[in-house]
Amino acid sequence: MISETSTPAAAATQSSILSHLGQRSIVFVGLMGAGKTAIGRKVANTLGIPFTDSDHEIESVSRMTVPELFERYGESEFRALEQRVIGRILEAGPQVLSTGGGAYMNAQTRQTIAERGVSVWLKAELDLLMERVAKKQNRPLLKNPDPRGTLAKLMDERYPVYALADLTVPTRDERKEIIAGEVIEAIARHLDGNPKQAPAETIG
Ligand SMILES: Nc1ncnc2c1ncn2[C@@H]1O[C@H](COP(=O)(O)OP(=O)(O)OP(=O)(O)O)[C@@H](O)[C@H]1O
Ligand SMILES: O=C(O)C1=C[C@@H](O)[C@@H](O)[C@H](O)C1
Ligand SMILES: [Mg+2]
Repeated sequence: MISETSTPAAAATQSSILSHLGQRSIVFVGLMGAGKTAIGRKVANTLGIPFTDSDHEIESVSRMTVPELFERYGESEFRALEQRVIGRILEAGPQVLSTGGGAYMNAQTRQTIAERGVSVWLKAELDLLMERVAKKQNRPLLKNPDPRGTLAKLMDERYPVYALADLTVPTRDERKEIIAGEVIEAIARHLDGNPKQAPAETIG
């Protein structure tokens, strides 16, 4: 289903994405605050496909919040649950899946995403991430005296891994609609250049 507000050119881009995508999902990866959830939701709405957020799904199946899960079971149990939940979510497609910031660091999750999705790294500068994450206290890894230092360290550790994503889209202090539009253009260009994807072959 194409969004009612789209121009003919936008509608053509959207239907081209959907036909190239087949049963695969668009999967957002990147650091906390990059906008995976906010932009992922807009991209899904624009393309007329379902939206899922792995943090929200984990909270729904466990009936606990992410901070509660970290506190009660620790990060490694959270990661194991995250891997299972993402594996299950990606059995269905097409859809947009926004992952939690650490999900793509898991090798098994990366492989599942590579098999069943087109991955998009939403890449942001440290100042922008800090500005955004400062507004909410729902990120257990940043509940310490030096959240900026923690984010900078996570950038060093994770950016080489996020760079393995199929495409990288820089984000900035600009309206969500604009960033979502740029993501859609980047996905369309990527899929046009990589048209061969038979979902039946890639989804086991
Ligand atoms: N382009 C944008 N313009 C304005 N606000 C934005 C934009 N993108 C994201 N935000 C806001 O920044 C905050 C963080 O965004 P979001 O929750 O989508 O990040 P995330 O990448 O999903 O983070 P996490 O990994 O912690 O889930 C939210 O309040 C969101 O509304
Ligand atoms: O970057 C991370 O490791 C995290 C990001 C959030 O989305 C949550 O998944 C959790 O707070 C961990
Ligand atoms: Mg999110």
